[in-house]
Amino acid sequence: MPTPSRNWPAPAKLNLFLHINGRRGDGYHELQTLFQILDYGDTLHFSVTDDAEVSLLPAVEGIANEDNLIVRAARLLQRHTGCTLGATIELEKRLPMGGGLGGGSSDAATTLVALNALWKLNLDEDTLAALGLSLGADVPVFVRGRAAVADGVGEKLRPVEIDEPWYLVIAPGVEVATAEIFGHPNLIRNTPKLAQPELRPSQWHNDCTPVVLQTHGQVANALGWLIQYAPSQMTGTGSCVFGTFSTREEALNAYAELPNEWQGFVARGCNRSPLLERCQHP
Ligand SMILES: C[C@@](CO)(OP(=O)(O)O)[C@H](O)COP(=O)(O)OP(=O)(O)OC[C@H]1O[C@@H](n2ccc(N)nc2=O)[C@H](O)[C@@H]1O
Ligand SMILES: Nc1ncnc2c1ncn2[C@@H]1O[C@H](COP(=O)(O)OP(=O)(O)O)[C@@H](O)[C@H]1O
Repeated sequence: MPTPSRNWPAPAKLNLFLHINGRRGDGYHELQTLFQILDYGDTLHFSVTDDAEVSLLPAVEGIANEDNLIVRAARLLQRHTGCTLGATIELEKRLPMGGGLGGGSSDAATTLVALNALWKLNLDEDTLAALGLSLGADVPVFVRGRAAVADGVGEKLRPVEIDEPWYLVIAPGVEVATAEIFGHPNLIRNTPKLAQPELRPSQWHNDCTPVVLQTHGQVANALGWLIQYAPSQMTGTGSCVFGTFSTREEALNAYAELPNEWQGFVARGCNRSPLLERCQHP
């Protein structure tokens, strides 16, 4: 029996801003966003098998294992390399789905990085990021594991060093479909591109917020509550919102007041992700 390789982190991300700069001919949107990864997320455990099977337990409610980004990432690696090994993967899911925290994308990235090591495939970071991009726009930033400004449709990444504050993240208990927000007629689509936006926090905003607040009252309520405690924004296309605090204690004090109807957590923003730290200091 192989020894299982345990505790591979699949952290959440926040979009500290999300600016939409235009719409391309194919309907996708040109955007500029600042990703910061958190020290909080899902955890994966892997056991290598020699029969090429990929199994996942427990299954995520509402997602067939064949559609789960974890299983799809493992199969993509097998196809790309011809690897005949398999894996039994255990998932501890903590991140809400459809919340703009990128949990599914992060699970996929961790699977690519972990199995590349455990199957001894020796693919480099650029190759893993390119494989990740074919699974979803947010996978590459998790593969690379660094705070980054993204351009294009989110695929051009430039690593940055920024403040590492504490956040109180609230999940308002609704899923927001990314495609619904990008397809909305009222979406702001003409924010100018900024040079070095990471240096201009006063200009950070999320162009998706007005449409999500109009269409999802629970997100409006959560943001209205949080803004009493700290400067607050929505991440991605929602539904989660986050308040920014200088200290963990201030974030925890606000968390202690969180109304029962919402889930939340306190986490720190990282310039280097827990996955990157695990790979470099196993
Ligand atoms: C905009 C972000 C910011 O992090 O939103 P969140 O999903 O995190 O909330 C992501 O890049 C999203 O990435 P991801 O969730 O992988 O999006 P995809 O599955 O590629 O796209 C879902 C749908 O959103 C629209 N879409 C997505 C990205 C983009 N740049 N322009 C778009 O118009 C398209 O209609 C697409 O069919
Ligand atoms: N392992 C996974 N974890 C979460 N969602 C997954 C996973 N595999 C596939 N999905 C699908 O991806 C969608 C987006 O999930 P997620 O990345 O958590 O949210 P978001 O893109 O809003 O940040 C889910 O609604 C789900 O259908």
